[in-house]
Amino acid sequence: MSAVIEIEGLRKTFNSVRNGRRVAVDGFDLTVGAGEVHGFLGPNGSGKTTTLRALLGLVRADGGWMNVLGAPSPTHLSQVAGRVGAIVESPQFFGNFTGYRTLRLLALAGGVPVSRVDEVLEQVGLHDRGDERVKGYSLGMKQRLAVASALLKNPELLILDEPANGLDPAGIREMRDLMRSLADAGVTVLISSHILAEIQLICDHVTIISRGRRVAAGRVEEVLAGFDQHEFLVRVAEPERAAELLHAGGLPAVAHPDHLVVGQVDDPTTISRLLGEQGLWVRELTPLRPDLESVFLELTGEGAHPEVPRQVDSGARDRVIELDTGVGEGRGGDA
Ligand SMILES: Nc1ncnc2c1ncn2[C@@H]1O[C@H](COP(=O)(O)OP(=O)(O)OP(=O)(O)O)[C@@H](O)[C@H]1O
Repeated sequence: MSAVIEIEGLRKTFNSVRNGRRVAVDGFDLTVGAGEVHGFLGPNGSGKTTTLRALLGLVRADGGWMNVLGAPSPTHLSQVAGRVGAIVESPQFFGNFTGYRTLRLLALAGGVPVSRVDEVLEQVGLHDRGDERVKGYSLGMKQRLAVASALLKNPELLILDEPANGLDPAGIREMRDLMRSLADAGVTVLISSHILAEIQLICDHVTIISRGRRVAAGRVEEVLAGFDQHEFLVRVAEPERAAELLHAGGLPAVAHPDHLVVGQVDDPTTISRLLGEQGLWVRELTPLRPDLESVFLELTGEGAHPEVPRQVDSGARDRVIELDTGVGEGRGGDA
């Protein structure tokens, strides 16, 4: 699959009199393949927005190499800008304008046929509400209007910074359905977010950033599999005794009042056999799979070493390639 976005060794430091020197992005790599719905995950302040702004030429990088739809960015971004839709800074809309009028103005300003307005309203599920004023829209509807504005030029690549931010569960569901339908229509989507459960549902690929560095990348299930401890929850009478028996059989087990957790299980029938042989009958045997939230916390939270984030890239580059395009050379930052 060809790459739609490639970032290698991106670096950006902000210098300001007030806050001093702040390394926002520190040799970061990202690859997004065509047709992916790619989640760009990281805690607050980890460098997501700075990365997207650098990619789109909104802030100058200090070093690194970036490519969008085959064009080096930012130097040749203008060649492909018409094929990229992006919402990186929250767009402000006139509350007194209707959704339709808002998009019509944007279409006219962008040289897009006005006939596209109805199409994108339909695409984001706002067709029935296009004649209502924006100030009456819910936050979710405003977010969808923002996505509609980015879709006007029928982009091949859509970049959204925190599209689910501030949405209630229903709004997040709507956003999720919208992203899926865009992917089905062949649009490559890059979504930055810290809403892990949703990313797990929406995205097929993920890149996790921590302190300006990539700490994981790959298909969601591959990244999760890297953290699979092959653990099983076991319900059985006498969990303490069961844990001892399993230990003796070579399986690490931790007893809880009404169950035990057994690790390093390659074949779960071993558990029922070891316990059954001693007259302990297993009532429940459930695999415990890691979710993105626990992986994310381990990689970016207290579980991760603060200086050397654990790297679990699957099939991705495992080294940070320091290339310098000369972009932003000799300047002190944008703060
Ligand atoms: N214009 C700026 N001037 C100074 N520091 C900045 C500027 N923009 C970002 N930073 C700093 O760079 C770091 C990364 O910020 P960034 O906004 O890229 O993170 P983020 O992952 O998008 O966070 P969030 O999820 O909170 O938006 C932070 O420490 C932030 O304070």
